[in-house]
Amino acid sequence: MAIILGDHQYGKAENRIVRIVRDTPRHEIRDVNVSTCLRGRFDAAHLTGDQGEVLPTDTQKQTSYAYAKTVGLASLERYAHALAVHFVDDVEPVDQARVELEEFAWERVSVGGAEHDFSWVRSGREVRTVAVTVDADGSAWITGGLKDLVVLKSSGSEFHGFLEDEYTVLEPTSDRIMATSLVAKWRFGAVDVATFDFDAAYAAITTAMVETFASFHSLALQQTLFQMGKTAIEAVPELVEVRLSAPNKHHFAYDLARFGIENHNEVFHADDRPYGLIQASVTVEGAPDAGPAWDQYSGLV
Ligand SMILES: O=c1[nH]c(=O)c2[nH]c(=O)[nH]c2[nH]1
Repeated sequence: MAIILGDHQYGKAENRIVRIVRDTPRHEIRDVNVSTCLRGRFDAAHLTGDQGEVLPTDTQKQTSYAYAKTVGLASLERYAHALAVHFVDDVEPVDQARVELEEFAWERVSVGGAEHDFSWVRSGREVRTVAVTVDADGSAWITGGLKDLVVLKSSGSEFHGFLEDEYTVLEPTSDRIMATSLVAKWRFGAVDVATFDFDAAYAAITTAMVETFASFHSLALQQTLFQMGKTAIEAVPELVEVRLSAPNKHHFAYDLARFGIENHNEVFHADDRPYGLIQASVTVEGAPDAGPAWDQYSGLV
């Protein structure tokens, strides 16, 4: 029986980088968690322990910090792309590089109604994600996303008419709370990395998804997810695919009848587990092949 080496990749996960732009009295902040990953001819490191082809993960970390100054983080995607291109172009055994990052948002502190120049408060909203994969021939796959986007609507959601068998006890409902902590990932088709406004795309996608969650009258979380993916692609036509993962955060009307108190969908028990986990991909028909776009590294993105 021959035992052989399978797929392998390595890099430095979770470089916590904070970049301040302080060219004017009004500073800018970008707070990210960067993971770099190299794929290529690293068989010897695994098979014989020969490190001759291995660029240390520490070097990858140093490069991530250096690029935060030289390339900057004004555009997360351009930073990730530049770093990935460097690894495939300048490090001989690398066939493919992937840079993943999470961004933690800060909001400017307001003092007496005026925005402060260099103080922020951590924003409690979603975490933005980016993953850029680059091949030795220069091909690039760019994905964006978000996670921990917690949304809830107290009406406008139904669930009934479902398949029933001898184990079904769920009561149909025409008015329930719908809540989730959304994870979304999206893939761009052909965009010019140097000029495309990824921040504007992020804002448009997020707005489209949140507005659809709120205004679309839902017959199931599945239906809402499809609509959210569809409106995101309509808002940003450069997208070719949106992947959504949504835990159905169940809220059960609490039984107050035991105390002679009526409860017309006013008091709920927010159950944390188990939860339905609904996942769907929404794509543009004839979209280009995803290639390595979804091949994960850190598991954070
Ligand atoms: O929106 C829902 N989809 C389901 O598939 C499901 N299953 C369930 O028990 N409740 C719900 N809600």
